[in-house]
Amino acid sequence: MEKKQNRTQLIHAGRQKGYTLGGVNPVVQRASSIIFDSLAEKKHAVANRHQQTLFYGRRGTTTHFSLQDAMTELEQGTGCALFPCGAAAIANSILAFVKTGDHILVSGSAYEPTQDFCEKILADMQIETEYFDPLEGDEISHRIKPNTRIVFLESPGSYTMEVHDTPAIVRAVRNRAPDAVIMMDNTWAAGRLYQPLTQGVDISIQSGTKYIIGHSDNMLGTAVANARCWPTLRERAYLMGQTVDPDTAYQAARGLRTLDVRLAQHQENALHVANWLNEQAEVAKVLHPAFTDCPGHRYFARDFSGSNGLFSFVFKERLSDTQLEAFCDSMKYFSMAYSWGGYESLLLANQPEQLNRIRPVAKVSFSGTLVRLHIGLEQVEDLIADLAAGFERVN
Ligand SMILES: Cc1ncc(COP(=O)(O)O)c(CNNC(=O)CNC(=O)c2ccccc2[N+](=O)[O-])c1O
Repeated sequence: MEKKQNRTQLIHAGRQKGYTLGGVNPVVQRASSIIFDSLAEKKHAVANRHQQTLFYGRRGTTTHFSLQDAMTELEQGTGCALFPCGAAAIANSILAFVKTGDHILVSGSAYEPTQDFCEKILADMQIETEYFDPLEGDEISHRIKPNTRIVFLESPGSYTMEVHDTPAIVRAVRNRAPDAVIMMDNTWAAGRLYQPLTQGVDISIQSGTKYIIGHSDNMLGTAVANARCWPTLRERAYLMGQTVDPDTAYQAARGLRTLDVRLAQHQENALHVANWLNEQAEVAKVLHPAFTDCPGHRYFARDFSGSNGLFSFVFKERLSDTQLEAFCDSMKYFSMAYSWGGYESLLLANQPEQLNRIRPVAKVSFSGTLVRLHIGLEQVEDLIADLAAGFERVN
């Protein structure tokens, strides 16, 4: 029986006394050198350096161990590797399992820098990347080759919000390439709204920068692996020198304690705004996984326990540069900025041709301007008024 996710888990995960020393929160242990009082102690540390025994700063301190335990429990895995940002978690998780001559499959709606990493760095290593339609399920089996080593998922997809039929993809891959590593960028769900490892995915990756840190004031990457993949991920991330400072690790563990209540408020506010947008004359479509007409909605309804603040909408028209400036530049509460998952509301606009440039397969079917919103914790009426004023400026 899978462990039930619940709020109590997030309040208590990673807070054993060995990490808190009697306080409520884990201590912040800053260290490079760890002192051994005896040769026997040093020998024990060397033999156990891979399993949360203090050995050397790069292997982590009690602060890291606390966060790793909490993330592993949240995502229901065997172990958690920590990285300086989400892009590092993605790149190093892929590099841990590929070699020259391999073929990898990547979702066609994966985050643009993920695709750039494949096109620029993996290509130079003679590793072939093939993109698949994010809505492919069993059909993905036709893309699997004898040298397919990784299948990289991201659900919902960046900007266009397609939800994968992950169990169908897992079945197809396990059937045709049982040794392939299936990894998912699970940033949108924050490990809380969806646990891909419970559906046969091997590694769940997050930009902890988003909802885990939760306040737009630090960057972090996490990758939680199952028993099959954890030893390789752990040792290769270490060999690649991947480490996180203990203060960031502490901040992330602290973010976990309010993750659930923050996500619940983001969800409530976002659904309110999304339903309002769905009634506006300027809007052609709202791309919110909880909406029945969002691509893959039925998989969202089956596999996810809720939604967050991030979704997109499409204007009926492709806004001109002047109209786009009029809409974006004078918002009172929506800021224009990269990233998301903090307490503030954000917006980023993309023209359909810009999106299609990063969609090698499954080109977008709309011609209007797409705006991705991150709905923050503000009073939702203020956010709606801000957007309504933006529509007025465009008309
Ligand atoms: C799903 C997902 N997965 C990984 C990362 C990277 O995380 P990191 O920012 O912690 O490295 C992210 C980061 N998110 N950033 C954004 O959504 C905004 N920025 C972009 O979309 C973007 C697009 C094109 C080129 C560069 C960027 N950018 O983030 O710099 C992510 O959304």
